[in-house]
Formats: sequence, structure tokens, C-alpha cells
Amino acid sequence: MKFSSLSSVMWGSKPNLYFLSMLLGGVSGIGYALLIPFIMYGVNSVISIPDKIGLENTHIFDSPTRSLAMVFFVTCAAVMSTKAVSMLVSAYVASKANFHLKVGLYNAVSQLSYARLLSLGQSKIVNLISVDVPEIINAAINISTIMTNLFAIVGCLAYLFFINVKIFVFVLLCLLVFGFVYQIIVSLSIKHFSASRAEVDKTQEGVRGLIFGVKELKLNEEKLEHYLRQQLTWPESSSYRHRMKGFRVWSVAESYGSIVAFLVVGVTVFHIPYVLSVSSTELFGVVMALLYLTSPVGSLLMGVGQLAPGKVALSRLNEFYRLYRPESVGSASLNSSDVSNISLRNVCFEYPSNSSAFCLSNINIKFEEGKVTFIVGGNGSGKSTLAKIITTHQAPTSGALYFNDEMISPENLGSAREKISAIYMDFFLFNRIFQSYDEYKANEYLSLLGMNEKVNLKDGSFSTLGLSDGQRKRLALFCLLLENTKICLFDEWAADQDPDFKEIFYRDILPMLKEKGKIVIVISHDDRYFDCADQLIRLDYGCIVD
Ligand SMILES: Nc1ncnc2c1ncn2[C@@H]1O[C@H](COP(=O)(O)OP(=O)(O)OP(=O)(O)O)[C@@H](O)[C@H]1O
Repeated sequence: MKFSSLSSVMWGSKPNLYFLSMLLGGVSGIGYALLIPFIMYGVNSVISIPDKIGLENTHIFDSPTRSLAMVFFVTCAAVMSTKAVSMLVSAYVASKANFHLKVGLYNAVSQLSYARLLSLGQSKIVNLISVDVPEIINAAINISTIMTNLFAIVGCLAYLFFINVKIFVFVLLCLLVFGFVYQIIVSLSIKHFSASRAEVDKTQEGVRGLIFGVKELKLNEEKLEHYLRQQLTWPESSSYRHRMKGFRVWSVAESYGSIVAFLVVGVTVFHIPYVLSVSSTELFGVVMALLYLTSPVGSLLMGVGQLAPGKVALSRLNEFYRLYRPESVGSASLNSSDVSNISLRNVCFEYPSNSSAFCLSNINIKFEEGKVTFIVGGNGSGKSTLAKIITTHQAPTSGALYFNDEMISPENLGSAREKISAIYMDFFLFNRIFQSYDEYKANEYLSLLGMNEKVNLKDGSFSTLGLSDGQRKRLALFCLLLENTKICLFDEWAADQDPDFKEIFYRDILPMLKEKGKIVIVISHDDRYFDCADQLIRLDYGCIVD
């Protein structure tokens, strides 16, 4: 997906309504421009009958220009109402566009592979959704007002054309030159807004650390001080400096924009009468039109300036979609719905960045149903990496994963994943169950895990997540048991359980899963319980050792 402009964001969301808001904006602008000839005609009528001025008891609609007055006020009402409706429709389209952009991003992110998500940067994605999309919408909502002002300017120029072609050409040229200079100033501000936005990603990382690392930071004043300075204050102040530079340039553009039309009036009044033959009536009409033009020109330039931060945000959204590659997950079913074993054959793996210079070398393992396999080894030996390969979140660099004798490829990946449940070291506990479940089983498992006193499950939602780390892990295990999949993987699940519950996990729950014919894979450092394993795989620096 690529958005060529802010307009295309709105157009892509509700094309018909967006067109309507532009059309109404244009009509309002033309109506605005039409008011000058009415005013001029009215003034000329009054000048031609000076004795009527000051007549008492003459009602506004009894005047000689009453029909014109009627048309004038009707036009005013039309300008006002079309502009209001145009803005309203534009706001509606913008809200829809906001919805579509966000939902589009949610879907896009959900289709990224785990590895791709990490490489794109989790903080950047959070900022894209929470900072850039609102910035795009705030800018795009201005477009209908820009359209109104643009048409008002075109209308005023048309009026000038009728008064005096030479003056029209002169004013048009002046506006183009001044407008061009304005664009240059605005593009300078965009440069600073871009630099400011890049710093926001760094502060997002910092905010995560501040919130999730609060316990560690609170214990050490010096650490907290350095953290705040380096991870938050510096990037924040750098972002602020760039943003202020952007606003400084932008404010120059703003004030310049608001005075541009007067500059044109000045040049016209003080120069034109001496170089072109212009009658005083023409000059009066021209000056009226130009003064009338000041408001739409100022508003137009201001509106164009307000697009700047939105354009920066849009370029970041486009950059995301440029790098975006959805994970290829086909819908082909596995040949056999009953998986009796899974195996890794000649699997090698390296992280794409290879910053850690770690690799898994030539891994051959078979996991069978009704058997418990322990994967053990020192820190950094590759156990969690292997867990992600087994659960299909990392694809092997060479070799392959097999379910029975069927190789797992993008075509049958979806079907393979349906067979897997896992509790990772950095697991995420959702506040509800997302699939249908058996109420009776749920209560049974809550009791088995000693959680029935702590948590209730009501309509799929947990009554609380205010639990200890060990209890949260038990709740994760509860979800896994309810999922009832063939393959169950635990990455150091028992690490923070008390001795009693370790005993229950290794001596009761694993045998229960084994009895049910599951393929059970346990990453563990608990050598006291290695006897529970039917198979023990020892890893050392990415290799299987005996
Ligand atoms: N996202 C990553 N990018 C690059 N290297 C990584 C990444 N994640 C892990 N590694 C590297 O892979 C190696 C194995 O890490 P892994 O987490 O698999 O070890 P482990 O055996 O589970 O360790 P532990 O017992 O400490 O949990 C480590 O040297 C680590 O630096």
C-alpha cells in the first residue's frame, strides 16, 4: 500500500463523500468570490444615486438595491452552509480514514512474521499507530478548507480578469512568485519536522524502559538520573529543538502567508496606476477585490503550511508499507490431521543481523507423541531460539521442520500452527480466552493449578490479572490446557514456581499431557526433574551434545 498524497488517504476511505466535501468546498469558495461583484455593484448603485444615502425610514429591503441585497444574503447563507457541510463531511471522511488506516495497520502488523516485526522495530510500529496516523488525519482534514480558499481565489482572480486583464496577469504573477517563495519556506520546515519525528521513536523506547523497568530504575538514583537524561531527556529535547526550528520556519511562512495578499495590494496600488492606464473606478474595484482576496490567500497558505507535519507522518507510513512483507501463510491442510511426531532435520539457523555471531548447527531431533522431551543447556546455548523454530516463528536458514514426514512450508504453515501451543519465557498473558471452551474443564484446570480461589472466568474474561509472576504463568498454562493442541512447548515454565508447584508441574501435569498423547517439549534448568524426560536433548553453543 502506498499513499501518494494526503488527499489519497481521504479518497481511499470514502471517495464519494470526499468528492462531495471538495465540491461543496469549491462551491463555497466560488460563492465567496461572487460576493465582491455584488458589493461592487451595490456600492456603484449608491454612488450613482447619492441623494438616497441617509434617507431615514428606508428599510434594507425597501432600498433600490433590494433584489441585489436578497441575492447577496442568500449567497452569504449558501457560502456559510456549503462551507459548514463541506467541513462536516470532511471531518466524517477523516474519521473514517483514521479508522481505515489504523485497522489496516493492525491487520498488516498481525500478518508480519515475528522475525520481521522485530526487525521493523516494535516501538516504531507503536508510534506509527499512535503518533503518525493522527498527524496524517489532522492534516488531511484541512484539505476541504484549502479547496474553499483556492476556489475563492480563483473567483476573485476571474473578477480581476473582467476588470482589467493586465492587472489580472500582474496579480497572478505576483501570487505565483509569492506562493513559490512560501513553498520553499514550508519545505524547510518539513525538513525539521522530519528530524523531530525521527527522535520520537527513540523516546518511545525510553518510555517503555521507564514504565516496564520502573522497579530497577527506582532502586538506583544514579541509574534513574542517567536513564532519564540519556534515554528520554536528550532525545526529547533534540526532538523539541527540531520541532521548534520547524515551527520557527513555519511561523515565518505563516506571517509571510498572512501578509502576501497585502504585498500584492501594495505593489498594485503604489505601482500599477503609474505604469498602466487604469481608471479610478477600475483601481477602486481592483483594490476592493485584492483586499477581499487577503483572507482566502492567508487561509490557503496557512492550510498548506498545516499539511507539513502530516506529510512527514505520511512518508513514515509509506516507508512502513515499503518495507512491509506479510508472512506467507497458506491454507493447505497437513496431509494427516493426526501428528504423531515432529522433527527437525539438518536444521541450521543464524539471526539475520548476526550481531551475536550465534548459530544453531545441524540440528536433528525427533519429538514423538506421548513422550516428554527436555531441552537443556547453559545460558545462550540456543534453547529459546530452537523453541521459536519448533513453533514456526523463526524459519531455519537451512534444513526443515517436519510434521510426521511432511515438510512445513509456507503452504501448510497455518495448518501446522493450529497444532501448537507454547508458553515462551517472555509470554504475554491476555485478559481473556479467545476460543470457545468447556466450562467444566475450565473449572477443573483452575483447581488443578491452584487458581480457583484467585481468578474466575466469566464469559471468557479473567476476573483479575493482578497476580504474582508464578500465578500469571499458571494462568498461561491454564490457557494452554484449554487450547488442547497436539504439541505443547514450555520455555522454562517452572523457573519461578514454588517447589510444591514445580512438583505438580513435573510429576502431575507433564504425565497428564503425556497420557493424552501430546508431543511435550520442555526447556528446563531443573536437573532434579530430568528423570521426568523420555528424551533429553543437551545444547551447547548451538550444537546438540551427548
Ligand atoms: N533477536 C536476536 N538477534 C540476534 N541474536 C539473538 C537474538 N535472540 C537471541 N540471540 C542470540 O542467540 C543466542 C542464543 O539465545 P537463546 O535465547 O536461544 O539462548 P537460551 O539457551 O534460551 O538462553 P537462556 O538459558 O539464557 O534463556 C544468544 O547468544 C543470543 O545472543
